[in-house]
Amino acid sequence: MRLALIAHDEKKPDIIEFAESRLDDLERFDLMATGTTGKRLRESTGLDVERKQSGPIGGDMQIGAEIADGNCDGVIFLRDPLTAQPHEPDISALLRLCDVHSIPLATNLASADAVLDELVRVLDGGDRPESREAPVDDRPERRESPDGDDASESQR
Ligand SMILES: O=C(CO)COP(=O)(O)O
Repeated sequence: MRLALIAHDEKKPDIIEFAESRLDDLERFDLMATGTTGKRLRESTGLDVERKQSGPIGGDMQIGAEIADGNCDGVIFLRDPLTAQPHEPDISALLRLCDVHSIPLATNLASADAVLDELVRVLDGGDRPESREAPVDDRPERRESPDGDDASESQR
């Protein structure tokens, strides 16, 4: 099972404290993190964490791509709700993809334990909730215009 850990700068002490308090559980996961979060986690806890780019230069997008590819089972993203982030669109996109793919997501310390508890339950052989089925894109491949022409063709 693959778990992403991300924290904004003001929340990095929190994610390290969380990781230290749940070290035994986290060691059972294939972990990935945005660049600086991953570096800090490795230094402070010794956890083996795959590091993506730093969030503001594409790390959130890289984790979003893992979600889209079906390679991420949970996200713990300790956001700083009081500081404007230059890469807010990337953050929104990542959170959106969690919703599109029904990925368990914790955005604060209070829910991080609950998400990790749930993932550990599944890791121990518990059933995945039905909501975790992969989304199906059942939109028609080509849009038809009212007179029968293919709309995407006529726009070219
Ligand atoms: O900005 C982030 C998430 O949006 C986190 O990035 P870093 O882990 O590189 O600080």
